[in-house]
Amino acid sequence: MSTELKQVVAVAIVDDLAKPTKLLAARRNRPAALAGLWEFPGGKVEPGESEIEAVHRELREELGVQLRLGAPIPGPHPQGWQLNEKAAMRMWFAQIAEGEPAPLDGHDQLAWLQLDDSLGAIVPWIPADAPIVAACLAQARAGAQR
Ligand SMILES: Nc1nc2c([nH]c(=O)n2[C@H]2C[C@H](O)[C@@H](COP(=O)(O)OP(=O)(O)OP(=O)(O)O)O2)c(=O)[nH]1
Repeated sequence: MSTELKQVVAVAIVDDLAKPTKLLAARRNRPAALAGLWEFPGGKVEPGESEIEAVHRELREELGVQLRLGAPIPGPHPQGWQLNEKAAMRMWFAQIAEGEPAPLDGHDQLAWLQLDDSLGAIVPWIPADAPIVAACLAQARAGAQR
């Protein structure tokens, strides 16, 4: 039996990888249990797709943007950050290379949040994201570039 969790990929989109000051968060519009909660845009890796391909596809579909990926945000689990008993999420910093982000699919609102101590409390994040938000903030202070 495989112990592997469903792989989710997502990005901490910042205004500038070289000097990040803001983070783009997205409010989910589905499913009912998660609607209204804020998250890092991304989604599940599809069969036959690499994690990097998946993150670019998801951001094209969800926000209509092309990304430049920055540094990974490593988590404590071999698959990144464990979200629940079924899924784990791999994370990277990213910057928008092309396009104006819009909530095209899966979200009803986007917000640029200040990368400061208010980050974890300024919007209601999905609870599983709390340690990721903290890591994101700590790592952004040290730099988000690859
Ligand atoms: N994208 C994203 N998903 C998260 C975060 N935190 C968290 O617990 N999750 C969970 C919610 C979902 O159960 C799962 C991601 O699934 P999703 O619904 O975004 O994936 P998807 O776009 O491929 O959607 P679908 O085709 O299955 O409808 O991970 C987060 O910050 N970002």
